[in-house]
Order: sequence, then C-alpha cells, then structure tokens
Amino acid sequence: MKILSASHIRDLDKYTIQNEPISSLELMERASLSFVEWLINKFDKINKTIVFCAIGNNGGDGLAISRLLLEREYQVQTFILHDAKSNPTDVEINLKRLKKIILVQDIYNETDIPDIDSDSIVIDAIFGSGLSRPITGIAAQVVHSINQSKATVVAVDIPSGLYVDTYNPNTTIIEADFTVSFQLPKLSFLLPQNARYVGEWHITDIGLHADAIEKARTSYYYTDASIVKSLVKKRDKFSHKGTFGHALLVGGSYGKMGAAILATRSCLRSGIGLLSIHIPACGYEILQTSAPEAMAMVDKEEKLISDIDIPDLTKYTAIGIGPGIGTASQTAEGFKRLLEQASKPLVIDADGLNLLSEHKEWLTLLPEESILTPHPKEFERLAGKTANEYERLDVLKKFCSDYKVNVVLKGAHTAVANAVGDIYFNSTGNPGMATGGSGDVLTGIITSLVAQSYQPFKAAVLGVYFHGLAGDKAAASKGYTALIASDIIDCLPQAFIEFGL
Ligand SMILES: NC(=O)C1=CN([C@@H]2O[C@H](COP(=O)(O)OP(=O)(O)OC[C@H]3O[C@@H](n4cnc5c(N)ncnc54)[C@H](OP(=O)(O)O)[C@@H]3O)[C@@H](O)[C@H]2O)[C@@H](O)CC1
Ligand SMILES: Nc1ncnc2c1ncn2[C@@H]1O[C@H](COP(=O)(O)OP(=O)(O)O)[C@@H](O)[C@H]1O
Ligand SMILES: [K+]
Repeated sequence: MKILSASHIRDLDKYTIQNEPISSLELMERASLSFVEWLINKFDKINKTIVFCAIGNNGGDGLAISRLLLEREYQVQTFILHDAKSNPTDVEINLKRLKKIILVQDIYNETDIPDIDSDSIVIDAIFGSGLSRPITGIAAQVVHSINQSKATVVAVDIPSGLYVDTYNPNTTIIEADFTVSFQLPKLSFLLPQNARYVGEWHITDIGLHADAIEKARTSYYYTDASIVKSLVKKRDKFSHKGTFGHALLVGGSYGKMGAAILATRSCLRSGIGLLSIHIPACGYEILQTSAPEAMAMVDKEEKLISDIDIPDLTKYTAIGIGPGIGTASQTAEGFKRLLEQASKPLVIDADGLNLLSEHKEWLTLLPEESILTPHPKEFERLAGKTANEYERLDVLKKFCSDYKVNVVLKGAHTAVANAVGDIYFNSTGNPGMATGGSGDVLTGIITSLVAQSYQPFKAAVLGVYFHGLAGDKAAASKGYTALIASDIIDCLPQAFIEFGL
C-alpha cells in the first residue's frame, strides 16, 4: 500500500470526485458510513456517542456520522466548534440535514464545553488532513477536555492536531484509543512518537480512484500482503539445492553462541540451499548438535571470532555477520578484513553495527547494497541523534544514499530504506517480539533470502515481513508475554506456507 502526503491525499480526493465520478458530498457519505460500520462492528455496546466537529470536511464527516448513528437509533450528542474559518458547502449541507433531526450544540467558549462521561464514546471530527497549523483557542480547550476524560476516543481519519506527514511540535493533539482512517495509512501513524495519539488504527476502503493511487508518486510504502505477493518467487519443480544459494553466517562468542544458533536456524528455515557458519572454536559442538544441517568452520580462537580467514569467499551468495560476535579488538580486525575482501552485499547486525559505529571510517568499505539492521539505538550510534522521528527518516535516507546501502530500522513498524530514498514500513509483528534474540532471527532470514538471489532491498522488505508474520503466528498460540525468539523460527513454516512458498 502506498503512503501519501497530505497534498497527495487532497489530489486523490479531487481526482476521484472528477473521474469516478462522484460528488464530494457522496464521498463524504461513503467515508462516514465506513466509519459507522467499523464502530458498530467494534463495540458490542455503545451507551452514548459525543461527536465533536469543526467546520472543515473532517467536521462534515462528524456531522454525517452523527446522522447515520441516529438513524440506527444510537444516542448521539453533536457539538460544533466555531473557530475554524471556512465552512465548505458539504459541511453546511450535512449540518442542515442533521439539524432536521437533532439539536446541534455550538461551542463558542469554555462554558459551552460539555462534561464527558467515562462510559461514552467520543468521536473526534475536529480536524483531519487539512490541519495547517497548531490547534489554539477554543479548539485547544476542547482537545484538552477530551484528553482529560476517561471516555473511549475514536478519531475520524486522523487524531485532531496530528499532521499527516510532518512534525507538529505543539502537543495539543487528541489522544485517541482508536483511529479510523480512510483508504491509505498515514505516515504519522507509523512513528512510535505518535503512538499515544493514534492508538489502534484501522483503514477503511472508501473507493478512492485506483488509477490515481497507482499514479501518485511517493517514496513511502506500507508492506502488506499484496506487495509481498508481488515480490516472492516460487520454487521451480526442477530446482536443486544449488538453486537456492550458499550462505555464510559469521557469529557467536563465548556465552553468546545462542545468537549465532538463532540466526543459523532461521536461515535454514527460510529456504537456503546450503549454509556454512564461521564460529569460535568453543561453539563447534553446540552448533553441530543444534543445527546439524549447517556446516561449521571454526576460528583459531577458542572464545571469539578473530581473523575470519575464510578461503574462497566468492563462493558464498550472501554473507551475514554480527549476531553475538562481541566487539573485542581481534574481532574488529577480522571484521575489517571481511569488509575489505567481500565483493557482494553483506548483512550486518548487532555487534557488527557497533563495530561500524566505533570505526565510522569503515562505512566506506561496505559493499554496495549491503543491508544494515540496526534498532533505533544502534542507528543513532551510526548516524547520530535527531530531534524527532520525522527528522530521523531524513537522516535514514541520507545515510542510505551516502553509503549506498539498505537499512532496516527495527521497531513496531520496521522501516526498510534503500539508497534511492524508498522506505517500506512493515505491517506485521507484535510486542511479543520485543525479546532477546528476535533480531538474530531476522538476520538469518534476510541472509537466507539474499543468498537465494533476491535483490537485497527486496530481501530486506520480505525478510522483515515474514519475520513479523511468523511472530504473529507465534503470538497466536503463545501470547505476547511468553513468546521467545525460537517460537518465531518455529512459526516460519506457517508464514511461508501462507504465501504458497
Ligand atoms: N475531500 C474529500 O472529498 C473528503 C474528505 N474527507 C474528510 O475531510 C478531511 C479533510 O478535510 P479538510 O481539508 O476540509 O480539512 P479539515 O482538517 O477538516 O479542516 C480544515 C479546516 O480547518 C482550518 N484549520 C486548519 N488548521 C486549523 C487550526 N489549527 N485551527 C483552526 N482551524 C484550522 C482550515 O483553515 P485554513 O488552513 O484554510 O485556514 C480549514 O478551514 C479528511 O481528514 C477527511 O476526514 C472524507 O470525507 C473523504 C472525502
Ligand atoms: N512492538 C513490536 N512490534 C513489532 N515488532 C517488534 C516489536 N518489538 C520488537 N520487534 C521486532 O523484534 C526484533 C528485535 O530486534 P532487536 O532489537 O535487534 O533484538 P535482539 O537484539 O534482542 O535480537 C526487530 O525485528 C523488531 O522489529
Ligand atoms: K479527527
């Protein structure tokens, strides 16, 4: 799915109105109906709804939503804030329609703001994608009253106060429990700093014109099942193990062999043809017993990786390095030598990233198209601090372009970025995956896909998606609390099977 900017969304609405064709009033009706259907479906019991509208189109949605709920015999109280200047015709029509069946109460000043019962559902239709400046005045007071109430808050399209795709330093923003948004996800929903405003978000289809969505230019995407289907390659009947590449993983140290084993097992479960592992000598028996399908090569050092003296590096179709290697000086030397010798893209995680942060001059040694998989702290060490997460996306793009690499910035909606500025946000995964070893599992999956000759950026996008999907399947049986990284590996088969792989 594409993620579009506020101005693109406006163009999309316009194009749909002109070309479907459909009147803007009818489109507002469709959006409002989709919201009401979602609401009724979500809540078994709705005591009372309180709808707050301003006089833009988002408010127009709120008025139509009020009418549709009333027609379905729900108890509705509707308030209209008189602060915003414009009053588009569709909103006026909806206001007239609503005023025939209910008293719409005006809010001009603080005394007009109602008490909000904790058992009511507040529908936030104050501002939508047209918000152009921070909320002040009476609207700000309404936002504070809603946030202070204990009612369940459901935002229409976007929580009022949040910008679609840029940072708002002002914190007068609705803190919604749920956000029901139209057609496409918005960039702001995907950034952790906005989680408290957006709550659980859902997208409803309002039939915006498919051609216009197809033509809209964007660098942001939301990786969903349809993108994944377009990227995966099925196995040919006459394929053999040579078809699926030979991966090399470099990982482990004394006390951290588990990280290497997790990456090994996930690499094996992601379709690799052959897998070799370079480990410290102490890990030999551990590896051979826990992953007999993999071939072990031991370092001359007992407890850590040192020279990474691997003959004929070119025979490997992908190399992953990092899980559990530590940052000892001998390991750093070996790591640097691998950077100098490798000619194909590397997958670099964990301590591999920490070594790069300690030796930034090595970044220029990275083979083009390499994949780095930092979590936010690791990325900060590599690329520096940013004031907010919107700015971090700019830094992410610049970093990828400067070093011609792909970066997998891990999180709830992991962002996979490439050197030309595309960023794919992941749609799968859950908080149960916030557990030691999850990242090592991801390294194994991505290394496996690169080795199978997926273009590195696509391998990263797919790897992140399947990792999250396996995590979701694991959570379905284990829950969030008990989930461990091995459960993700155990559920990889189900995740691949879902896509006929
Ligand atoms: N277009 C369509 O067909 C469809 C649209 N849909 C719905 O429309 C929503 C977008 O509608 P919208 O563009 O009218 O924007 P909205 O956010 O309601 O308000 C903008 C108004 O508020 C004003 N204003 C801005 N900031 C302000 C502030 N801080 N304090 C005070 N005022 C402020 C701004 O004034 P201005 O910036 O022009 O000065 C303008 O007058 C979208 O989210 C979705 O819900 C759906 O029905 C599907 C079909
Ligand atoms: N709340 C969450 N929702 C979805 N995925 C998550 C969540 N928390 C963590 N993950 C995923 O789990 C993995 C954790 O990786 P990382 O931080 O490197 O952990 P570790 O180093 O312990 O392996 C990442 O792929 C991340 O996207
Ligand atoms: K809103």
